[in-house]
Amino acid sequence: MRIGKEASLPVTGGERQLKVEDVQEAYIEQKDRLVGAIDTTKTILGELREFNKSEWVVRYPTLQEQSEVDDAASSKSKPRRSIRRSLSFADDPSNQTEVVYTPTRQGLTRAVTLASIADAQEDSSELTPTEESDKEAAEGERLLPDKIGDFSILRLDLKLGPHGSSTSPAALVSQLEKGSIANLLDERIGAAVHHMDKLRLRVEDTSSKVLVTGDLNSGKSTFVNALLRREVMPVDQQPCTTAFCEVHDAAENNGVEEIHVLKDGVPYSISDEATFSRVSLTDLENIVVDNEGAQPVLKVYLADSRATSESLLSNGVVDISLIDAPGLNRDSLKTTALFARQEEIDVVVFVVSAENHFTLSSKEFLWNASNEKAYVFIVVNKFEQIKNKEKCRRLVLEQIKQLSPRTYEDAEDLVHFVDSAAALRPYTANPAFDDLESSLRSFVLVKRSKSKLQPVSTYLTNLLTDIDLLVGANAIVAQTDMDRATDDLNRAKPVWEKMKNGRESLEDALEIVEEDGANTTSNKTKAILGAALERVGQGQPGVDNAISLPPFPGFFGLWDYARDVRRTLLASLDAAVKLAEDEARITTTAGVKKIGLLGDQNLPEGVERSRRVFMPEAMFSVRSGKNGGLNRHRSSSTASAVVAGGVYNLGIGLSQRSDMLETSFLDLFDFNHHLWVHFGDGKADAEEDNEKSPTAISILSVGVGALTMVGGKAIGIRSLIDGAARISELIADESARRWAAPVIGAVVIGATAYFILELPNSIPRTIGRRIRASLVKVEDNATEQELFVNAHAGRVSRETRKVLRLASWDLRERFRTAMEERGKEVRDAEELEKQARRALSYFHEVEAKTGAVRDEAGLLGVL
Ligand SMILES: Nc1nc2c(ncn2[C@@H]2O[C@H](COP(=O)(O)OP(=O)(O)OP(=O)(O)O)[C@@H](O)[C@H]2O)c(=O)[nH]1
Repeated sequence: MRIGKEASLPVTGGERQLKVEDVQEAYIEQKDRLVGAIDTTKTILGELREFNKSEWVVRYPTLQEQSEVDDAASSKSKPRRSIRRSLSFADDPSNQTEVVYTPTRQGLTRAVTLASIADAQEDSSELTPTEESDKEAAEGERLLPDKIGDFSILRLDLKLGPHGSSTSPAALVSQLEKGSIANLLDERIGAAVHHMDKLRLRVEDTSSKVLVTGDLNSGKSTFVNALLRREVMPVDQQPCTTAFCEVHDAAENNGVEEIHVLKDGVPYSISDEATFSRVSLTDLENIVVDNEGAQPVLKVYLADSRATSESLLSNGVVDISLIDAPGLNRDSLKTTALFARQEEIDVVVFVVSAENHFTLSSKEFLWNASNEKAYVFIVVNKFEQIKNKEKCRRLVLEQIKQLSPRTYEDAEDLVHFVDSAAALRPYTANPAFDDLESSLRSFVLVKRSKSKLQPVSTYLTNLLTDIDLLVGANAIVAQTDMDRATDDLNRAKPVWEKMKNGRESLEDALEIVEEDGANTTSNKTKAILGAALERVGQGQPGVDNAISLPPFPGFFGLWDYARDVRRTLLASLDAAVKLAEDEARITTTAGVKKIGLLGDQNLPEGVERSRRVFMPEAMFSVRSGKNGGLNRHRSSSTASAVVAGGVYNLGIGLSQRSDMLETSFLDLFDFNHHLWVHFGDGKADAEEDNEKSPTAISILSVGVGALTMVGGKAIGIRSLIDGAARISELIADESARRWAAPVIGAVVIGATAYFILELPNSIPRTIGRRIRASLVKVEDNATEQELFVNAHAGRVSRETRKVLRLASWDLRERFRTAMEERGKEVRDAEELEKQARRALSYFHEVEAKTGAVRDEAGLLGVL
């Protein structure tokens, strides 16, 4: 059942009694509902605060009217039945979203939907707006024209500190952060919870105060006595009441009838003796009458002998206390007016004498009181003595119409013409006064609903509406976040997974590129240098291009010739090394390109590719060491054994090495070799390098060689013959010696002639062979390790590997970083999605809860 204005509709007799009971019942019912609603709302707010702290920073929305241009545009294109607002948040005022505000149930609830969604729904339903919904929207617009988008209870006073002088809300809040707004909101919610506690106490409080006031001598005390059916308050023909007498049921004072005189300025507490002084009931008259100028406040505790259904003080629902105030005159008007304005005064009963009607003071009081309390209960007393009752009634009502129009409207209920003195007479029926009593009880209850329950209803309604707006707007944020998170996930997750799956194959591919590059370079170097060495071994330049042997200068330039040949052959080997390095550069470039390609294939879009530019020419160059000197350590391990390292291009190649350039006698004549080649069994190769184990014949050839030394270093022919004779002496056999000497001589001379003729061909070969021999070494385990070739192959392929490794390391790092970033993106998006999903369902839950509270508390009808 609803408690509304209609509850106080004029009814008479038995009907009225029924009405009073209905009102009582409805009051209790409504009170219980509201207490329940307060508790549930407190729980909702408590959870919201917790949620704000631990799960989701609740954003503070503002809804603003859209600019007129927008409105005009949208209304032209399509008739809207909903109210459009732009939604923004206090921490981000510039970011506005168009939303549709849908007032439902007479504007008491507010739903906020994204305009795009609302439009889609409107379009898809293809329903023409019904009259009903048009009306509803119009109603909402009318009901909350200025309030839309504004909070009433959870409103934040978003002002900046002492320097914040700007009054524009956007300017004020733009500096506020999300977190600090959430804190402000938390404080505001805390205050709302605190206020609800107070409201709850107030609703639960069953006491209600009725202030009886009126002109001097109008019969107020008599009226109070009549209500109590007991002559308690002193009555006199001349003005006597100078105190505010608050009459309570003695039950409140443990059944003891007595008077508590309140101490001025000390808040009264029945349980604290220090706040009042106790006076006997019989002394009431003295206290009330003898107060020179002062207007003390008394608590008069009276035992009401009447049944609860009749008693006004103790009626089972509300503990009514009657306050008999001093009569109004210039002095007391102010005090009484103040008293009447007190919050706990639910009803003002104004007693006016039928004889005098309203005096100036009473008019003034009534005018003010009716403005504040709207309804005033008026008792026109001493009515019995009036002769022309109708005229009196008409005149009084006319005056009331002027003074308190709303009271006049309900005059039948609120204006009573009685005689209090007559009501006090025992055993006399007084239906007019009974009617007054019934009306007063009903009025007190209805007024109580208004004064106690209504503020709670209003507060709760506003608060729930605020919560709806808050969670509605936050649900939009959560939905937006969720959509964004889903988008992010859809975008980042496949990329991340592709990277995760592709990581190993990328590793393998990089390994292969590295390995292939190094192997190819190594093989190519070996091939080039092997071939070059082979050619040099045969006395030809190691490479074709540009290098050719010097012309043979003739027999006398033999020594210089040998040196030039040696230099040329060595230079050709240097050129071969350079060729191998160039080849390596090409191979490395291809490898680097392949790695770049792998990067393109494996790195996700938007990831910066390597900015390193590979410079092939920088390969094999010598970097400056810390001291600015040449960094030779790289080649130091092999440099001593063979010519190697990265210093060749700077001119310290084979052809520059003094040890390699030294021309020796053996460069000219390598008898040992020649003998084997030309006179041996043709297996020269096996032995050709074995210079260090001279045989008898080689010794012989040295001797013979000595004979042919020419070019400034010649040995005399005598010595030659001596040598021959010495050799022949070696042969012990006398007879043999006899024929051997000429034979040997002939052979030596023939051979010498042959060698001399062959010199232009044999010198390069000899030198080449010697060079080759010096660069090739046979290890103990019989594996021929061509140090020159292998060392270069190793060095060149190492360099290639180094470059490729650097490039692939770079790619790996980029891949790893990008993968980590994508992984983080995915994790973040998943977390955001989870959080937003939880928040969204929480906000919807809150919306459902506020709806339930509203329904259960019957808040919709209370206005
Ligand atoms: N005939 C008649 N006399 C009444 C009625 N009510 C009060 N009186 C008389 O009017 C006089 C004043 O009555 P009170 O009850 O003292 O009036 P009051 O308004 O309380 O006076 P103050 O408090 O002093 O202003 C007394 O002599 C009462 O007997 C009534 O209903 N009928």
